[in-house]
Amino acid sequence: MFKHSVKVPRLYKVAAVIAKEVSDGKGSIKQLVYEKQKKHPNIKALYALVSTLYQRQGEIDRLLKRSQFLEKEPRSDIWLSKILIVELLWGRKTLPGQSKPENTVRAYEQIFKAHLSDEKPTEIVISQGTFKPRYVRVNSLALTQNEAVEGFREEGWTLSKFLDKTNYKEFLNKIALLNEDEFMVDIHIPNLLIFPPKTEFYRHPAYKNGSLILQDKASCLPVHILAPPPGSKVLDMCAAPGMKTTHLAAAINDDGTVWAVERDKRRFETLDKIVLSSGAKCVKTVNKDVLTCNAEDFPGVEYVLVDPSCTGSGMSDRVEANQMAGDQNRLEKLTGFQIKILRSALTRYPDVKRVVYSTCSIYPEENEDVVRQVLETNYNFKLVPAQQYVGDVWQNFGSSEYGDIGKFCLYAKPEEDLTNGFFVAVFERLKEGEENLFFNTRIFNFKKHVQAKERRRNRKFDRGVNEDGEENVDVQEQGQLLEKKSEDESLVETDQTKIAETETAHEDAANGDQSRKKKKKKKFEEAPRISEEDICAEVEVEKKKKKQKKKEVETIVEEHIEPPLTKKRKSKSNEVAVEATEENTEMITADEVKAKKKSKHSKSENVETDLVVQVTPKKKKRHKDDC
Ligand SMILES: C[S@@+](CC[C@H](N)C(=O)[O-])C[C@H]1O[C@@H](n2cnc3c(N)ncnc32)[C@H](O)[C@@H]1O
Repeated sequence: MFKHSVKVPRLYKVAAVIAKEVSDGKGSIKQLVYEKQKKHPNIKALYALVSTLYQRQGEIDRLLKRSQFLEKEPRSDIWLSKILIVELLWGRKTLPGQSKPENTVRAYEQIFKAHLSDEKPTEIVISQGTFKPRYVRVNSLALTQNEAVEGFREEGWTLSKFLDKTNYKEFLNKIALLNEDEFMVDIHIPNLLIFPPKTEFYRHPAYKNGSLILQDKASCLPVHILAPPPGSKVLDMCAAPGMKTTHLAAAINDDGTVWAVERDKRRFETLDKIVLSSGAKCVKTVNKDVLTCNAEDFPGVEYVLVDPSCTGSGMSDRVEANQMAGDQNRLEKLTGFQIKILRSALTRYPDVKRVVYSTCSIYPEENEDVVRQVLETNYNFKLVPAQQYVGDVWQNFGSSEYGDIGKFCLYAKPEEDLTNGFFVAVFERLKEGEENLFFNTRIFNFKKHVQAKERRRNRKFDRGVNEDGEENVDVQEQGQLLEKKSEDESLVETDQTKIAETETAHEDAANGDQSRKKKKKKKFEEAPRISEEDICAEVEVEKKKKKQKKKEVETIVEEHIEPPLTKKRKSKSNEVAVEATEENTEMITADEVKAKKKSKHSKSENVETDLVVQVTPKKKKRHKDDC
């Protein structure tokens, strides 16, 4: 008679498969848990096992090493063993069955516990962005922070105090070590509370009545940094689902006006619901494409938040981010749209004092590079260091590849800030006598490149060029010419000629050879243009393959910098803009989700907000949510 071996409980087997797939980069824990629910319906238990495994990864690896488990048990399945260790040490604290893997792990229980007691508590490894606390913003229009803290204490929560605002590292450590019943107050964002990961609030009455808003810390940075005072007139250009709109209303204490513009009909409905539940009276929701709006639509607007559609790479797990990175085409379309919308914020509203540009993306193409391109053609705004709004302890900024632009911009990073990935840049209107240091900087930055190119060109054309009788183009004149241009964003669409001419002029100034200027102008007209492509290829040369860069530049040139568009070009440009914004996905509310979940689980999740928990991609375009 054969003796049938005792089977490992399916829960552990499925959890081990998910853990391995996460490690192989096949998806996020959440996504894979939902995918595997047919194999095991207890989603909560699966999620708890796998996420604890990743939270405790450092400890588990050390336990395995110190106990020499892998050497002594070479036939054991590593992922299953890890899941069983999680259950034994941090889960149910017991293993229910008598299967071989369970018995093997159980045999090490005392050894593991002995090694565990040697671990310093601060050694908890915050692994690869998987540890994310639950952030809860107190809607200050409904409740004060103190009232919320007291309320939670009465419910049995313990406030874990952290007072040293200068020690960000220690603060993060403390968050990582929060006990199940502890919560903290954030040191950067007022009215933001921090709970252990996965703390559920969906049934909490204060969440249901809009007094508590489930909003990641990084997503609170843009409004905190825009900082409109009470009484302000504020424009939220890309508003749905409305996390930042309600934050803006709270920032101005419901005193003033917040215009919240959302182009997509379905998302607009969600926006309306969220604004309503927040109790804000100062918000005017507008269902329009903000690119069709101007100063008459928002009279006297002083502060603008530009939080456009983006890849959402900051919200994604590794895999989705990688997939998105491969989707170069979409990235290009999005950056074109982002440049357009930021540029309209900086050019259409004459009373605007401060503009914040934010994305939930970690790609410089959507961040520093958008800022760079917009700054280079704007002479009314300057970029200001975002750090001043979060204090010296902030540690993540833009890429040094962008020089001071990088330094001035701010990132939130999942592994380091325990938040979603986010980018913020702040612009302020120039005061008299001030200048935008980055205006036309590429002309200076790429002067060497241009000179080299020009030398090559001279070699080619010098023989046929008449030295005399051509018009002089002066640097200053070029500056004046640009300044006289309309402030409208259309400036840049007709601007390439000016930029190229200015480059030529800079060349001339540097050479001090006035007599050659006319000749150069002629050469400029006759010779192949110093194109946007030439310029950008120099910036990006370290970053991208030449081929990809060429594509990107062409898109940007088509959409923004080309000389007045021909009819054909115009229609193409419009198509691009439409496509870029059509990648929105439907959003449905928590109740709707519950109903849907009963029938079928969607793989997509709303990555930006927990309040609106799920998105369903539109039928034709299957892209990630616009967060
Ligand atoms: C990143 S989401 C905004 C998130 C929002 N700020 C929040 O905090 O809840 C971008 C939103 O901009 C909207 N959008 C895209 N293009 C737009 C346009 N041209 N005009 C107005 N809204 C637009 C998208 O439909 C999407 O809802």
